[in-house]
Amino acid sequence: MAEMLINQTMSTTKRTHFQVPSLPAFRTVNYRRNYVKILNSLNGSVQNSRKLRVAYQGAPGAYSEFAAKTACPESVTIPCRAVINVISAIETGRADLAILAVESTMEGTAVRNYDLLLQRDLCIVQEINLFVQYCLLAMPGVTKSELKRVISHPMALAHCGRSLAELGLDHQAVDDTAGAVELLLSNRMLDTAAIASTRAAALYGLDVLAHGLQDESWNVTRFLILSKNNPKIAKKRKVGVKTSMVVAHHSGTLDVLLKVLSTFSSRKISLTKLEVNSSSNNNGPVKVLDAHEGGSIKEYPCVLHVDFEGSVDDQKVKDAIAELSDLPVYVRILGCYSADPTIYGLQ
Ligand SMILES: O=C(O)C(=O)C[C@]1(C(=O)O)C=C[C@@H](O)C=C1
Repeated sequence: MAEMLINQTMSTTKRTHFQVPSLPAFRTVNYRRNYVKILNSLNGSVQNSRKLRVAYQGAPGAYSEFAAKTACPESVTIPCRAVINVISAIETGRADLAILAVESTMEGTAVRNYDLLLQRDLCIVQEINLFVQYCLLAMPGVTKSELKRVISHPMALAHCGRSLAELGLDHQAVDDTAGAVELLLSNRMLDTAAIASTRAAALYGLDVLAHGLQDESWNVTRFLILSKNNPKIAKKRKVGVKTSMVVAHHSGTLDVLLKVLSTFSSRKISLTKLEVNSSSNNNGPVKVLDAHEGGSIKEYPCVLHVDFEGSVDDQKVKDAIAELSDLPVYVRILGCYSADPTIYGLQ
């Protein structure tokens, strides 16, 4: 019965807009400076407004919204039901930027989100790492002993596997952590708890029954901020810049892998990510938009995700990319942006 209600409500509930409480002070000026750069670089397309609109997946109070507000301090955030709606928001001009969670220290790469990035003509303009702490939230006055189930975003449920087993409660995935809270509230669910942040608890007026539910205390989610245009904001900078690229190929993954390693190591370019994304772990060929050829989608059995320190304007990076092209590969730069060395705490 409760399960039916969850499914039904998730498909019919309209997002209610609550007042977002003020956010904690930002610890560095870094994001503000980058934000201004992004704003200036997009200025032509941002009409009549000095505030960028950032689309995120979830309801107000979701971790993605907090990450967007942290990275783009003066932005207006736009809640979207699903990741695909986040992408459409930016493609249709309803948003200037989009934020996507792409990996976490506990679960690794969010392959489906990365796949979307490969299929669209978007570029990464900023990354942000957020230290994620989960809480158990329930309707005011409800105690742990009254609970029968827990609902949350699938990633949050995965991050809290051990705590959930200890609680001995059923669990069910919903669209996002704040959406789970919204669901409890709008249906007055007294036997169900949500896993979400203390910020979501404050926003919706729910009780926090437990803190720090994640199985590892060091739980960081990496988010990417995407733009439709290609502002290459960080390109000219010499330090603190990262580049993300994808190397798509039809065969010889080992050869490509070795070539990437030797090409980058011989030039002392540090790799920050090197991951194989193949059709075997992805149930089908990996689709990559070929921006060079009129934007057609090509299918590859395998792609490598390569992130490295440096800008595409650095001569040694240019040389490394040129050398990679000795192999029959398609190289696409996904973005060149300021690296985020900071871990923010969400209390
Ligand atoms: O559900 C949310 O609050 C989100 O922002 C989504 C999301 C994710 O996509 O991984 C973001 C960060 C946390 O790791 C849990 C969930």
